[in-house]
Amino acid sequence: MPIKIPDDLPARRTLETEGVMVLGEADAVRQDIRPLRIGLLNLMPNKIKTETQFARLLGATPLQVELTLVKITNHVARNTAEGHISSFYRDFEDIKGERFDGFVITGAPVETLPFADVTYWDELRRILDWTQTNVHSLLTICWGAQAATHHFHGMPKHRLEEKAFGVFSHRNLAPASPFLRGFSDDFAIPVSRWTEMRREDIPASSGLTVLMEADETGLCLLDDPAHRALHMFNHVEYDSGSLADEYFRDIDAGLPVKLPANYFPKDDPANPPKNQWRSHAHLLFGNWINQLYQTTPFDLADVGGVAKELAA
Ligand SMILES: CC(=O)SCCNC(=O)CCNC(=O)[C@H](O)C(C)(C)COP(=O)(O)OP(=O)(O)OC[C@H]1O[C@@H](n2cnc3c(N)ncnc32)[C@H](O)[C@@H]1OP(=O)(O)O
Ligand SMILES: N[C@@H](CCO)C(=O)O
Repeated sequence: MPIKIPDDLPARRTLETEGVMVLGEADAVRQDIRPLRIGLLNLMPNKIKTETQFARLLGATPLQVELTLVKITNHVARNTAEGHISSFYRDFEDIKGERFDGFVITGAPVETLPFADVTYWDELRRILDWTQTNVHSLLTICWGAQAATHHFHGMPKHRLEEKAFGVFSHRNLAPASPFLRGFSDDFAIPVSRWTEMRREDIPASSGLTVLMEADETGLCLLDDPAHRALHMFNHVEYDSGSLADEYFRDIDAGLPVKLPANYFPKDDPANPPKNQWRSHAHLLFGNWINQLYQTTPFDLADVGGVAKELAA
């Protein structure tokens, strides 16, 4: 239910309009509980929309969540005003001494590049290693999930012949998993990527379990207990109009993109899309927060087990 975010973060007004309970500093301290600390490393270019999407889902459970917005150290955002970044974001270098119950790493529109060509690849690898000592549970999204499964498990990223794009039916492969509690046998999830990770590349000894998969677009959600992580290759957090925004952006950029499948009514981009995935998104994030709450240490200092010295 309550999410604690800065009073002037744009997400606040949007979420209040939707009925999400948003806490200010003053109200939060009156609740005599330890909030769950969740970090969001936001690599998406549309940062304000992305903050709002994750705050909406993280703020919909009965627990108080304190959200920390994190950026790559010294990355200058091309698509977000500097004033917004300096007001609300902290560099990874500045938070690396802190501990978090949960940490989310978003997607990024860099998935056609080799990992090493992403300017912040070395820092992202350090962040992924840092989550193993300073974060209780990691959730990675789209390119973030590709990066994590590559870094932790050596899985290769494969280029697709055409963009996997649209809203696809996914299967529940692990109804007994606490992360899929309450999920139907199948459900719709938005997909938007030019690349994929493949089931046959999952190393046998990795301990990875496939929780969700789609016939058309393959792997969707992996449980990675060895790294206390969930890896989600698709975009359950997206707004109703996010795929439309990306479609028109890609068309304007001259990219060979097809109409997103199963999205615009009658496949007409003039028709506003219907949201078919909102309830699953809330269920998944609710289950993740529930698991966090059940398993995270009471004392944040104990998060991540035995602390290891961070590389300078
Ligand atoms: C058959 C075919 O060729 S299909 C080709 C498909 N190609 C692609 O998808 C190319 C990859 N992506 C892109 O071209 C573009 O990012 C698009 C089309 C998706 C978006 O275009 P634009 O909005 O003009 O991209 P823009 O230059 O603003 O970059 C988007 C984000 O990626 C980041 N980025 C771009 N290149 C890099 C890089 N090498 N390393 C790290 N970040 C990068 C930018 O910094 C920006 O993020 P920010 O706002 O946080 O700073
Ligand atoms: N789906 C995003 C990439 C990040 O997952 C995009 O098309 O920009």
